[in-house]
Amino acid sequence: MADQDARSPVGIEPPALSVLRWDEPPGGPAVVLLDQTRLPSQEVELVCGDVPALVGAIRTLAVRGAPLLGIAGGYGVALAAARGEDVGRAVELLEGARPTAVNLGYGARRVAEAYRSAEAKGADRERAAGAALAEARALHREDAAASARMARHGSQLLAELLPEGAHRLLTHCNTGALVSGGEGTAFAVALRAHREGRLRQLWVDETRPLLQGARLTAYEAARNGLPYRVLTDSAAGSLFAAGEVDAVLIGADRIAADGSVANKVGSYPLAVLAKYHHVPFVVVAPTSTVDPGTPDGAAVVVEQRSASEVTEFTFPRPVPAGAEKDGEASAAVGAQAYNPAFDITPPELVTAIVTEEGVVSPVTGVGLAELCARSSQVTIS
Ligand SMILES: CSC[C@@H](O)[C@@H](O)C(=O)COP(=O)(O)O
Repeated sequence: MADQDARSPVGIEPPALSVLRWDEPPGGPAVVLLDQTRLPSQEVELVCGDVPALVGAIRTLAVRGAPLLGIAGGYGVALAAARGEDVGRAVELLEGARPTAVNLGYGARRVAEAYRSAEAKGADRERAAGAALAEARALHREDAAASARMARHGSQLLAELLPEGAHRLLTHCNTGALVSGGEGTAFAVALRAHREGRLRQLWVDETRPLLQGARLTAYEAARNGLPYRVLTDSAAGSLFAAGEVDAVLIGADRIAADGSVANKVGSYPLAVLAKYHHVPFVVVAPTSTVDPGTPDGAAVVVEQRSASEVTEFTFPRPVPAGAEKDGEASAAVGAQAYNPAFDITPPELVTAIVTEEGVVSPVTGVGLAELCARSSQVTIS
């Protein structure tokens, strides 16, 4: 099968995406987001001046992906603090916006903790709000650093698992700069392989129903000049059967204590295919995505999203629950839908989990608990 030509040569890097930033315009502080519901056709910023606006952006997936949700949650609490609002209430609202990505609550709680600890040391509201913002900024920087370390560990792992030739990697959903303070998780590993001249093809699952793969990963792959092709999710089986996939690389929204991985719906079928075809299935996620408080996959709360995402073409914008529908029908009128946002891959189907602290796998002999003990980022429940 012929590879698509890279659109820009290795070595020429595009300007970094401004995915999420803190701003202090005259009207008051705000969290400014690149609106991911508008990509790839429009690069439009969305200004969230208060917590409800940010919660709305999280629900509609204007901002999304586990690590970025953690950063958004952190800045959201800093925003509440700067506005003199109840920080505990902000944590509740933010954490409740999407239940599966553990990073969201982690970021929000961590910044609230910084606010409370400053207050406990005698800081007035303004100073405590400053401490909250500093913590949110620290979280943002740490995520960028974690991203670079995951890319390094991940590319080493690929070189060990796939010693021969350039890799053909398959990925699902979007795990690049659009979900991170840095270059992302799984996508960052593929990007590094590309920069090292070891990426032959990135297969991009379109990722029904909201097309995070086709809209967002393809956008990032094109910006970075990766050789890539988009496929419908249901085409993955025939691609494995044709021997065209050397490894699967995905991210995670929550990793349970037993190593079960919650990620974008469609990940589990890929893991089954990978097992059947003897292809490594590699998960790339920061330790802040590991939740020791969730014992196993059955305990993960999987977000169920609006039926209209399945029964209507709402592209490019998902319709928020309860809002007026504006899409063209894609299913018979009145059709019910099953629309879980995530699925669970059991640990026996996972070849390795790459974190910023190292690689968990039977090969390295390193366990999840051991890596988490090295990290300061594991979720405080
Ligand atoms: C590093 S991102 C890992 C996951 O958050 C990603 O794969 C994913 O499932 C995102 O889902 P989304 O519903 O778009 O927020």
